[in-house]
Amino acid sequence: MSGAWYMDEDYETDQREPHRSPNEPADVDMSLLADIGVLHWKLDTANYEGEGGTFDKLRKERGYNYSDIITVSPDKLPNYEQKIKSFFEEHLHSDEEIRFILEGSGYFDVRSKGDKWIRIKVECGDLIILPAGIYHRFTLDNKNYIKAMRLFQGEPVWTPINRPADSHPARMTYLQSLQ
Ligand SMILES: CSCCC(=O)C(=O)O
Ligand SMILES: [Fe+2]
Repeated sequence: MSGAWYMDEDYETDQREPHRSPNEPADVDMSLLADIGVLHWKLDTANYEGEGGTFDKLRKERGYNYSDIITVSPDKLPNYEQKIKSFFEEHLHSDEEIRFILEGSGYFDVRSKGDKWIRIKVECGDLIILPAGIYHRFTLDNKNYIKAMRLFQGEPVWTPINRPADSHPARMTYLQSLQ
């Protein structure tokens, strides 16, 4: 993770720009992300497999038995424009969203406790877990390319549940977990 910051309120400028808030320009620290259930590890993409390593442990302990690879770029992702739009709609899932970035970079935006956007920059080697029920979205940055491994517990369900979804069970469980 190469930084996380509160976002500005500029909705005119390209979503791929950093959008760092001029009022709160300092990076937010990891503990604030941990407080909202966002977890992060930095791994070596050339050498992450192997028994007993962090990747292996996470996979076993958290029961991630499914994985695939997604490449998001104009020429690699079918229905690119439509996908880019839906990634950036504010949504939640009934399961964790786990991404291990293999190449490229992008931004995951997550809502703070006070419902402000925090932008998290991810790049090669970042493994990020967004908890079930957190409102979030994703965008490429202006380099327009990311390749990531998606992990899942059981049969994958990628369905986004767009906001408002305040009475969704995953949302209620998530909010309880913050108390
Ligand atoms: C970095 S993975 C691409 C985005 C994605 O898979 C998602 O938002 O669900
Ligand atoms: Fe998502």
